[in-house]
Amino acid sequence: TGSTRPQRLLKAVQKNATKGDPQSVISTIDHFCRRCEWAMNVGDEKGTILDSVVCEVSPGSTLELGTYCGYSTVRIARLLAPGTKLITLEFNPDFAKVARQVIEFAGLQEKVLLVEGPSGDIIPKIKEQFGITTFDLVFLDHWKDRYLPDTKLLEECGLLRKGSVLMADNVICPGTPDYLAYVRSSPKYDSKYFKSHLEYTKVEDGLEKSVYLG
Ligand SMILES: O=C(CSCCNC(=O)c1cc(-c2ccc(F)cc2)cc(O)c1O)c1ccc(O)c(O)c1
Ligand SMILES: [Mg+2]
Repeated sequence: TGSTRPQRLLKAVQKNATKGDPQSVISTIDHFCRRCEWAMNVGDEKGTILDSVVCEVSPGSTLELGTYCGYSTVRIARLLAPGTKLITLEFNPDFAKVARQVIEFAGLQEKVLLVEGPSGDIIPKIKEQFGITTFDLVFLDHWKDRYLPDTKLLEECGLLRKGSVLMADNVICPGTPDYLAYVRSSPKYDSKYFKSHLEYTKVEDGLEKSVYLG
């Protein structure tokens, strides 16, 4: 049987990137997605916005929902201070298999804990299983209809604190209307839209940055 797109993306990384060099992994994936095959990574334009927020927050603990091939995992982990960790949740085992290899190729496996399974099942277990009290930064990039229920779950499980920052991808395309309405109307959040484009295209998309006020 033929290869999948994530497998072809991984092959491109193994062939063209430099082992242990996160920036070369990022550049190789962006080149592959522009020139060979589009893939649903956050991409370079939105990725630059995400980088600036990661640097501003300089999180001690980070949660990523939706690993896919590990592109944004590498983008975030490369900016984390020594001794800090990123927990990333992936539902699809084939995506997780590729992502582990991309993260390892970048040399960031010590900073990343990839957990396979549905976010709705894993989130309630995070405190006890991984010794996390709260997350300083959450990047939402998984099923678009899971953004709102998982945000409410994070609140209910006491995984957010005053000042925790949520960064949500694809709030315009494919769109997360219920999530957007919630974070923009709730007194518990201070929300801001960063206009950009759907990765590797001219279609509008953007990131929503929402600070939890407690
Ligand atoms: O990660 C997953 C699998 S779903 C992938 C989500 N991402 C998208 O669907 C996605 C899609 C598009 C896009 C596709 C076609 C278009 F024409 C236009 C846009 C762009 C993106 O940037 C995306 O992120 C997961 C599922 C359940 C869990 O509970 C969990 O923890 C994780
Ligand atoms: Mg996305």
